[in-house]
Amino acid sequence: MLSVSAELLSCHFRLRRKGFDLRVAEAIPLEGVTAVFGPSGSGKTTLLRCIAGLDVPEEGGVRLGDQDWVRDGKTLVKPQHRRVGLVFQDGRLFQHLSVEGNLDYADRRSRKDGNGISVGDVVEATGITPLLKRPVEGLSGGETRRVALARAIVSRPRLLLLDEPLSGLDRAARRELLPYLRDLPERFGIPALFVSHDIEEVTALADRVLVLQGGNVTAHGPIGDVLNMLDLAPLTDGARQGSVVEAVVRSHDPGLGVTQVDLKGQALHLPLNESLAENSVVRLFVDARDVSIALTRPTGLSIRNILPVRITALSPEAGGVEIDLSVLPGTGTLKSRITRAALRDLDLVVGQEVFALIKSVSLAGQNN
Ligand SMILES: Nc1ncnc2c1ncn2[C@@H]1O[C@H](COP(=O)(O)OP(=O)(O)OP(=O)(O)O)[C@@H](O)[C@H]1O
Repeated sequence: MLSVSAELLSCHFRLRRKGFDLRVAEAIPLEGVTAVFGPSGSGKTTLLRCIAGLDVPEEGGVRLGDQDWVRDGKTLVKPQHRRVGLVFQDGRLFQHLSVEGNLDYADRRSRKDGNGISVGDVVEATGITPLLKRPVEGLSGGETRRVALARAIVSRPRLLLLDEPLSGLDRAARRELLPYLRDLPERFGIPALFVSHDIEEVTALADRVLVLQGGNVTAHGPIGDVLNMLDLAPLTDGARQGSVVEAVVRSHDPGLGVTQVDLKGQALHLPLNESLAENSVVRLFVDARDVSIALTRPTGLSIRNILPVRITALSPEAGGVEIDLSVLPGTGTLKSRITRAALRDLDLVVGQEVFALIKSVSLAGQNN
């Protein structure tokens, strides 16, 4: 839960390029992780660059707390004095220095800023102790990102800006890096903004989401609210439509190979994952195509996740029908995508109580 006292990053500006117009009027609470999410070309990187000071908007300003960085299109605080830790897709480490040399460089420049961060703690937290003496050249993609992240934290920033931190990595490297991205901002108390066009990544990492489409902010708020309200199809090239739900871990059953979680009073079963602590809250992504509808509670099915739900909306779409469901008796919501033929056969109407059959539930980020 984010506190009301978080410092605000106020972005009220306009930046025009040939064929592109970025207009932002948002105050972003700097606590936890905020995803800047949207399709390619929507302006995500440009927004980050305006915050970092690498691009300067021609109208309006950028302000952190009570400090104006840009006012009326004029830079008042230079990029190097903003204390933002920027991590680009390619890491951008100093190639002529070792891993340790890269960290030393950042440490020396920021030591006067204090804030209790020690290089040793960062090295340990990013798991790069075995890499310290290595030249930067020859590190794997995942290692490079961890070193870049460590260097950014050692620079003792007030804010981390991460541009597509997982892109270009293979599945194994993404899985390995993701927990670091999730845990490090909280561990070192540094809020982070990260750019992504991957819905799974956003679900796994973010507390808040700011959605950009065509240079305009179309949604901004806590992740659950925004992603459940959004039509994800145009943002994910039609690839993903679904819902994000939070559930509480109840128990693990290695014999049956399942972990049971509680979703608003209803039991759900995930593939066994004993690394999830009991009573911890986990975020799940349920793909709408994995949710079918039955009029009565079915028996003799291999699907174990069957929830009583009420239909709250039916929306015909190009490829089928999207159904919004409210989980009974709680307040959770799910989305289902079925064919028009199925809708006709089942004769579904808004308000009807039915059963949702969930084929698979993934822990956010585990499918990357
Ligand atoms: N240096 C530049 N000069 C001119 N136009 C640019 C420049 N950099 C980006 N653009 C344009 O600005 C728009 C926004 O680009 P931006 O990189 O911010 O989008 P994005 O959402 O980060 O995209 P992606 O997900 O593909 O990285 C695009 O139309 C892009 O072509």
